[in-house]
Amino acid sequence: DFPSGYTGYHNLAELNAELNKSVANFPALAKLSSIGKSHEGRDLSLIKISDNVGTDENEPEVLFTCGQHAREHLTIEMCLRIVQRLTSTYATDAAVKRYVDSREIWIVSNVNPDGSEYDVASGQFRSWRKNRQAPNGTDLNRNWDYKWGCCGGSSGSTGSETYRGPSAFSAPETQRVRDFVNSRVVGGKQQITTHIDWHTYSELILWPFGYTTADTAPGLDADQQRAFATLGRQMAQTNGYTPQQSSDLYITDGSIGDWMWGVHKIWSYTFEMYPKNAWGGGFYPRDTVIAAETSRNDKAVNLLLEYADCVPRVIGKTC
Ligand SMILES: NS(=O)(=O)N[C@@H](CCC(=O)O)C(=O)O
Ligand SMILES: [Ca+2]
Ligand SMILES: [Ca+2]
Ligand SMILES: [Zn+2]
Repeated sequence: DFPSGYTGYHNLAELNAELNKSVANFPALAKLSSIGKSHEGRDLSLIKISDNVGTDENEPEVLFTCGQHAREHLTIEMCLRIVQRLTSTYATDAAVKRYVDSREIWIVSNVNPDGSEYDVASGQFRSWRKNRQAPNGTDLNRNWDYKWGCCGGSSGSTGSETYRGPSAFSAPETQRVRDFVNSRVVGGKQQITTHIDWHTYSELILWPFGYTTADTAPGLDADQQRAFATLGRQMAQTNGYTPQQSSDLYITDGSIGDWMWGVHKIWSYTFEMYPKNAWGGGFYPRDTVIAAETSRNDKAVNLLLEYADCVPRVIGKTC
Protein backbone atom coordinates (compact mmCIF):
# COMPACT_ATOMS: atom_id res chain seq x y z
CA ASP A 1 0.00 0.00 0.00
CA PHE A 2 1.00 3.68 -0.17
CA PRO A 3 3.63 4.71 2.41
CA SER A 4 2.97 7.34 5.09
CA GLY A 5 2.68 10.82 3.61
CA TYR A 6 0.86 9.25 0.64
CA THR A 7 -2.10 7.49 2.27
CA GLY A 8 -4.44 10.06 0.66
CA TYR A 9 -3.83 8.33 -2.69
CA HIS A 10 -6.30 5.58 -3.61
CA ASN A 11 -5.00 2.06 -4.20
CA LEU A 12 -7.08 -0.09 -6.55
CA ALA A 13 -9.50 -1.36 -3.88
CA GLU A 14 -10.03 2.16 -2.53
CA LEU A 15 -10.52 3.53 -6.07
CA ASN A 16 -13.13 0.91 -6.86
CA ALA A 17 -14.90 1.61 -3.56
CA GLU A 18 -15.11 5.32 -4.45
CA LEU A 19 -16.39 4.57 -7.96
CA ASN A 20 -19.05 2.26 -6.50
CA LYS A 21 -20.06 5.02 -4.07
CA SER A 22 -20.50 7.57 -6.87
CA VAL A 23 -22.64 5.15 -8.85
CA ALA A 24 -24.70 4.23 -5.78
CA ASN A 25 -25.28 7.90 -4.90
CA PHE A 26 -26.11 8.99 -8.48
CA PRO A 27 -27.68 5.99 -10.25
CA ALA A 28 -29.45 8.21 -12.81
CA LEU A 29 -26.15 9.85 -13.82
CA ALA A 30 -23.40 7.26 -13.44
CA LYS A 31 -22.96 3.66 -14.50
CA LEU A 32 -20.04 1.32 -13.78
CA SER A 33 -18.92 -1.45 -16.12
CA SER A 34 -15.68 -3.06 -17.27
CA ILE A 35 -13.89 -3.02 -20.62
CA GLY A 36 -12.16 -6.30 -19.72
CA LYS A 37 -9.12 -7.56 -17.87
CA SER A 38 -5.51 -6.51 -17.37
CA HIS A 39 -2.62 -8.89 -17.99
CA GLU A 40 -2.87 -10.19 -14.42
CA GLY A 41 -6.67 -10.39 -14.58
CA ARG A 42 -7.74 -7.18 -12.83
CA ASP A 43 -10.90 -5.46 -14.10
CA LEU A 44 -10.40 -2.33 -16.20
CA SER A 45 -13.28 -0.22 -14.83
CA LEU A 46 -15.34 2.03 -17.08
CA ILE A 47 -17.61 4.76 -15.75
CA LYS A 48 -20.24 6.42 -17.95
CA ILE A 49 -21.68 9.77 -16.82
CA SER A 50 -24.70 11.34 -18.54
CA ASP A 51 -28.39 12.05 -18.08
CA ASN A 52 -30.44 8.95 -18.89
CA VAL A 53 -27.14 7.13 -18.34
CA GLY A 54 -28.67 3.73 -19.23
CA THR A 55 -29.56 4.93 -22.74
CA ASP A 56 -27.11 5.46 -25.59
CA GLU A 57 -28.27 8.91 -26.65
CA ASN A 58 -27.17 10.90 -29.68
CA GLU A 59 -24.82 13.17 -27.71
CA PRO A 60 -21.12 13.92 -28.25
CA GLU A 61 -18.99 11.46 -26.28
CA VAL A 62 -15.88 12.40 -24.31
CA LEU A 63 -13.22 9.97 -23.01
CA PHE A 64 -10.79 10.38 -20.11
CA THR A 65 -8.04 7.81 -19.50
CA CYS A 66 -5.73 7.70 -16.47
CA GLY A 67 -2.88 5.62 -15.18
CA GLN A 68 -1.24 4.30 -18.37
CA HIS A 69 1.98 4.83 -16.41
CA ALA A 70 1.94 3.04 -13.09
CA ARG A 71 3.91 5.48 -10.94
CA GLU A 72 1.84 8.48 -12.09
CA HIS A 73 -0.65 8.00 -9.23
CA LEU A 74 -1.88 11.62 -9.24
CA THR A 75 -3.65 10.81 -12.52
CA ILE A 76 -5.85 8.25 -10.75
CA GLU A 77 -6.88 11.02 -8.38
CA MET A 78 -7.62 13.21 -11.42
CA CYS A 79 -10.00 10.66 -12.94
CA LEU A 80 -11.66 10.21 -9.55
CA ARG A 81 -12.03 14.00 -9.31
CA ILE A 82 -13.77 14.06 -12.70
CA VAL A 83 -16.21 11.31 -11.66
CA GLN A 84 -16.96 12.89 -8.30
CA ARG A 85 -17.29 16.47 -9.57
CA LEU A 86 -19.54 15.66 -12.54
CA THR A 87 -21.94 13.72 -10.31
CA SER A 88 -21.86 15.56 -6.99
CA THR A 89 -22.15 19.10 -8.42
CA TYR A 90 -24.74 18.23 -11.11
CA ALA A 91 -27.57 19.61 -8.96
CA THR A 92 -25.80 22.85 -8.05
CA ASP A 93 -23.46 23.75 -10.94
CA ALA A 94 -25.33 24.90 -14.06
CA ALA A 95 -22.34 24.31 -16.36
CA VAL A 96 -21.81 20.78 -15.06
CA LYS A 97 -25.53 20.06 -15.49
CA ARG A 98 -25.39 21.34 -19.08
CA TYR A 99 -22.40 19.15 -19.94
CA VAL A 100 -23.77 16.03 -18.27
CA ASP A 101 -27.17 16.54 -19.94
CA SER A 102 -25.73 17.07 -23.44
CA ARG A 103 -22.67 14.78 -23.51
CA GLU A 104 -21.86 11.18 -22.65
CA ILE A 105 -18.66 11.08 -20.64
CA TRP A 106 -16.51 7.92 -20.33
CA ILE A 107 -13.78 7.51 -17.72
CA VAL A 108 -11.25 4.65 -17.60
CA SER A 109 -9.80 5.60 -14.24
CA ASN A 110 -6.90 3.13 -14.29
CA VAL A 111 -5.63 1.67 -17.58
CA ASN A 112 -2.70 -0.11 -15.87
CA PRO A 113 -3.90 -1.50 -12.51
CA ASP A 114 -1.26 -4.26 -12.46
CA GLY A 115 1.43 -1.60 -12.67
CA SER A 116 -0.02 0.80 -10.12
CA GLU A 117 -0.55 -2.02 -7.60
CA TYR A 118 2.97 -3.35 -8.20
CA ASP A 119 4.42 0.12 -7.63
CA VAL A 120 3.07 0.26 -4.05
CA ALA A 121 2.90 -3.48 -3.20
CA SER A 122 6.08 -3.50 -1.11
CA GLY A 123 5.14 -0.42 0.92
CA GLN A 124 7.93 1.54 -0.77
CA PHE A 125 7.58 3.11 -4.23
CA ARG A 126 9.29 1.13 -7.00
CA SER A 127 9.20 3.92 -9.60
CA TRP A 128 7.48 1.44 -11.94
CA ARG A 129 6.15 2.85 -15.25
CA LYS A 130 5.15 -0.01 -17.52
CA ASN A 131 2.60 -2.85 -17.38
CA ARG A 132 3.50 -6.21 -15.84
CA GLN A 133 3.94 -8.39 -18.91
CA ALA A 134 7.11 -10.51 -19.12
CA PRO A 135 9.96 -10.10 -19.27
CA ASN A 136 10.12 -6.55 -17.90
CA GLY A 137 6.89 -4.76 -18.74
CA THR A 138 5.63 -2.92 -21.83
CA ASP A 139 5.27 0.87 -21.98
CA LEU A 140 1.57 1.13 -22.77
CA ASN A 141 2.08 4.61 -24.24
CA ARG A 142 4.31 3.22 -27.00
CA ASN A 143 2.11 0.17 -27.76
CA TRP A 144 -0.65 1.82 -29.82
CA ASP A 145 -0.97 0.88 -33.49
CA TYR A 146 -0.46 4.20 -35.24
CA LYS A 147 3.11 4.64 -36.62
CA TRP A 148 4.12 2.04 -34.03
CA GLY A 149 7.94 2.03 -33.62
CA CYS A 150 8.26 4.21 -36.71
CA CYS A 151 10.50 7.02 -35.64
CA GLY A 152 12.88 6.51 -32.75
CA GLY A 153 10.22 7.50 -30.24
CA SER A 154 10.28 4.16 -28.39
CA SER A 155 12.60 1.25 -27.69
CA GLY A 156 12.79 -2.38 -28.86
CA SER A 157 14.75 -3.38 -25.75
CA THR A 158 12.63 -5.16 -23.16
CA GLY A 159 14.50 -3.49 -20.32
CA SER A 160 13.87 0.01 -21.61
CA GLU A 161 11.32 2.27 -19.89
CA THR A 162 9.86 2.96 -23.35
CA TYR A 163 9.79 -0.67 -24.55
CA ARG A 164 7.08 -0.72 -27.21
CA GLY A 165 6.28 -4.43 -26.85
CA PRO A 166 6.90 -7.20 -29.42
CA SER A 167 4.08 -5.85 -31.61
CA ALA A 168 1.51 -3.08 -31.62
CA PHE A 169 -1.35 -3.81 -29.24
CA SER A 170 0.62 -6.67 -27.65
CA ALA A 171 -0.62 -5.46 -24.24
CA PRO A 172 -4.07 -6.56 -23.04
CA GLU A 173 -4.63 -3.12 -21.55
CA THR A 174 -4.16 -1.21 -24.82
CA GLN A 175 -6.22 -3.89 -26.60
CA ARG A 176 -9.14 -3.35 -24.21
CA VAL A 177 -9.13 0.44 -24.55
CA ARG A 178 -8.76 0.02 -28.33
CA ASP A 179 -11.76 -2.35 -28.43
CA PHE A 180 -13.86 0.05 -26.36
CA VAL A 181 -13.06 3.04 -28.60
CA ASN A 182 -13.62 0.93 -31.72
CA SER A 183 -17.00 -0.09 -30.27
CA ARG A 184 -18.05 3.55 -30.18
CA VAL A 185 -18.18 3.67 -33.97
CA VAL A 186 -21.96 3.64 -34.39
CA GLY A 187 -23.49 3.77 -37.86
CA GLY A 188 -20.01 4.29 -39.27
CA LYS A 189 -19.37 7.35 -37.12
CA GLN A 190 -17.03 7.54 -34.12
CA GLN A 191 -19.17 8.90 -31.27
CA ILE A 192 -16.20 9.97 -29.14
CA THR A 193 -15.10 13.44 -30.24
CA THR A 194 -12.59 14.44 -27.57
CA HIS A 195 -10.16 12.77 -25.16
CA ILE A 196 -7.62 13.54 -22.47
CA ASP A 197 -4.94 11.02 -21.44
CA TRP A 198 -3.59 12.03 -18.03
CA HIS A 199 0.09 11.73 -17.06
CA THR A 200 2.58 13.27 -14.67
CA TYR A 201 4.73 15.30 -14.52
CA SER A 202 5.89 18.66 -16.02
CA GLU A 203 2.64 20.67 -16.23
CA LEU A 204 2.12 20.46 -19.99
CA ILE A 205 -0.81 20.22 -22.40
CA LEU A 206 0.23 18.18 -25.44
CA TRP A 207 -1.47 17.52 -28.76
CA PRO A 208 -0.61 15.27 -31.76
CA PHE A 209 1.45 14.30 -33.50
CA GLY A 210 4.19 12.86 -31.34
CA TYR A 211 5.82 10.76 -34.06
CA THR A 212 6.92 13.78 -36.11
CA THR A 213 8.07 17.31 -35.32
CA ALA A 214 6.11 18.56 -38.33
CA ASP A 215 3.09 20.64 -37.27
CA THR A 216 1.00 19.19 -40.09
CA ALA A 217 1.25 15.72 -41.59
CA PRO A 218 -0.99 13.36 -43.59
CA GLY A 219 -4.25 13.27 -41.66
CA LEU A 220 -3.58 16.50 -39.73
CA ASP A 221 -4.01 19.62 -41.84
CA ALA A 222 -3.32 23.27 -41.01
CA ASP A 223 -6.84 24.07 -39.81
CA GLN A 224 -6.91 20.99 -37.59
CA GLN A 225 -3.50 21.89 -36.19
CA ARG A 226 -4.75 25.39 -35.50
CA ALA A 227 -7.84 24.05 -33.71
CA PHE A 228 -5.71 21.68 -31.58
CA ALA A 229 -3.35 24.50 -30.63
CA THR A 230 -6.08 27.07 -29.99
CA LEU A 231 -8.10 24.86 -27.66
CA GLY A 232 -4.84 23.62 -26.08
CA ARG A 233 -3.80 27.21 -25.36
CA GLN A 234 -7.22 28.09 -23.96
CA MET A 235 -7.08 25.13 -21.59
CA ALA A 236 -3.53 26.07 -20.58
CA GLN A 237 -4.79 29.56 -19.75
CA THR A 238 -6.98 28.00 -17.06
CA ASN A 239 -4.42 25.73 -15.35
CA GLY A 240 -1.08 27.42 -16.01
CA TYR A 241 0.38 24.41 -17.85
CA THR A 242 2.55 24.92 -20.96
CA PRO A 243 0.74 24.12 -24.23
CA GLN A 244 2.73 22.52 -27.07
CA GLN A 245 2.75 19.78 -29.69
CA SER A 246 3.82 16.59 -28.01
CA SER A 247 6.86 16.16 -30.27
CA ASP A 248 8.14 19.54 -29.03
CA LEU A 249 8.82 17.63 -25.81
CA TYR A 250 10.39 14.59 -27.49
CA ILE A 251 9.45 12.22 -30.31
CA THR A 252 7.10 9.43 -29.22
CA ASP A 253 5.74 6.72 -31.51
CA GLY A 254 2.89 4.36 -30.74
CA SER A 255 1.33 6.85 -28.29
CA ILE A 256 -2.35 6.91 -27.38
CA GLY A 257 -2.86 10.44 -28.69
CA ASP A 258 -1.46 9.69 -32.15
CA TRP A 259 -3.74 6.64 -32.39
CA MET A 260 -6.85 8.49 -31.19
CA TRP A 261 -6.38 11.23 -33.79
CA GLY A 262 -4.64 9.19 -36.49
CA VAL A 263 -7.15 6.35 -36.54
CA HIS A 264 -10.37 7.94 -35.21
CA LYS A 265 -9.94 11.72 -35.59
CA ILE A 266 -10.65 12.09 -31.90
CA TRP A 267 -9.38 15.43 -30.61
CA SER A 268 -6.95 13.90 -28.10
CA TYR A 269 -4.80 15.78 -25.59
CA THR A 270 -2.17 14.49 -23.19
CA PHE A 271 -1.95 16.40 -19.90
CA GLU A 272 1.24 16.20 -17.83
CA MET A 273 0.16 17.21 -14.34
CA TYR A 274 1.96 18.62 -11.30
CA PRO A 275 4.78 19.08 -10.43
CA LYS A 276 6.51 21.25 -12.98
CA ASN A 277 9.88 19.66 -12.22
CA ALA A 278 11.61 17.18 -9.94
CA TRP A 279 11.87 19.69 -7.12
CA GLY A 280 8.09 19.39 -6.66
CA GLY A 281 8.38 15.71 -5.76
CA GLY A 282 8.69 14.30 -9.27
CA PHE A 283 6.39 11.30 -9.71
CA TYR A 284 5.65 11.20 -5.96
CA PRO A 285 4.21 14.46 -4.65
CA ARG A 286 2.76 14.11 -1.14
CA ASP A 287 -0.98 13.51 -0.77
CA THR A 288 -1.38 17.07 0.55
CA VAL A 289 -1.29 18.35 -3.08
CA ILE A 290 -4.06 16.08 -4.43
CA ALA A 291 -7.05 18.39 -3.90
CA ALA A 292 -5.37 21.50 -5.34
CA GLU A 293 -3.63 19.74 -8.24
CA THR A 294 -6.72 17.86 -9.42
CA SER A 295 -9.21 20.74 -9.05
CA ARG A 296 -6.64 22.91 -10.88
CA ASN A 297 -7.86 21.13 -14.04
CA ASP A 298 -11.61 21.57 -13.53
CA LYS A 299 -11.87 24.50 -15.97
CA ALA A 300 -9.78 22.74 -18.62
CA VAL A 301 -12.05 19.70 -18.36
CA ASN A 302 -15.05 22.02 -18.69
CA LEU A 303 -13.55 23.57 -21.84
CA LEU A 304 -13.07 20.16 -23.44
CA LEU A 305 -16.66 19.28 -22.57
CA GLU A 306 -17.80 22.64 -23.95
CA TYR A 307 -16.21 22.04 -27.36
CA ALA A 308 -17.00 18.32 -27.52
CA ASP A 309 -19.78 18.99 -30.05
CA CYS A 310 -17.36 20.61 -32.53
CA VAL A 311 -13.76 21.44 -31.64
CA PRO A 312 -13.23 23.54 -34.83
CA ARG A 313 -15.77 25.98 -33.36
CA VAL A 314 -12.78 27.16 -31.31
CA ILE A 315 -11.31 28.72 -34.47
CA GLY A 316 -14.68 29.95 -35.73
CA LYS A 317 -15.44 27.02 -38.01
CA THR A 318 -18.60 24.92 -38.10
CA CYS A 319 -18.86 21.12 -38.16
N1 LIG B 1 4.29 10.79 -18.54
S1 LIG B 1 5.64 10.71 -19.31
O1 LIG B 1 5.91 9.33 -19.66
O2 LIG B 1 6.65 11.34 -18.52
N2 LIG B 1 5.51 11.50 -20.70
C1 LIG B 1 4.68 10.95 -21.74
C2 LIG B 1 4.50 11.99 -22.85
C3 LIG B 1 3.44 11.54 -23.85
C4 LIG B 1 3.49 12.28 -25.16
O3 LIG B 1 4.51 12.96 -25.41
O4 LIG B 1 2.55 12.12 -25.92
C5 LIG B 1 5.33 9.70 -22.37
O5 LIG B 1 6.55 9.73 -22.56
O6 LIG B 1 4.59 8.74 -22.65
CA1 LIG C 1 -27.43 11.35 -22.00
CA1 LIG D 1 -24.11 8.15 -27.66
ZN1 LIG E 1 3.21 9.10 -18.29
